[in-house]
Amino acid sequence: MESLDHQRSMTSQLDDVRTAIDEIDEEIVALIWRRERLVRLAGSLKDNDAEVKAPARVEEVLEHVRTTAQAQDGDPTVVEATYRAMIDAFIDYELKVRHEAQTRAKLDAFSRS
Ligand SMILES: C=C(O[C@@H]1C=C(C(=O)O)C=C[C@H]1O)C(=O)O
Repeated sequence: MESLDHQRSMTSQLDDVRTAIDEIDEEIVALIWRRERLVRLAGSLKDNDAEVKAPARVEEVLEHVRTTAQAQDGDPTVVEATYRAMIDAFIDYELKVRHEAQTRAKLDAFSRS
């Protein structure tokens, strides 16, 4: 059976690892927020929902992050799955922002008529 000291040491190491994960998450969230502002900007330069989805660009981004992960000797599996989920969420967000802006513009035009 494991000694009490050993268990305590494992618990405190796990706490340290989790603290380091929390710190990295703060950096990731800041980067996602920077990315989100750029995605909104890209969305404002598009004319319709099909352009917002831009599947060819999605494949290009995925290829870029896969290659980047491999160049850092990482397994691209997690990076690719994370990016797929993140881009899906960004597209939904871009569409929502766009539809809200369209609704606002229609309401403004109506209230001026
Ligand atoms: C930001 C864009 O729009 C969407 C979001 C993308 C992304 O999050 O990287 C990529 C393509 C589009 O689905 C873009 O076209 O560049």
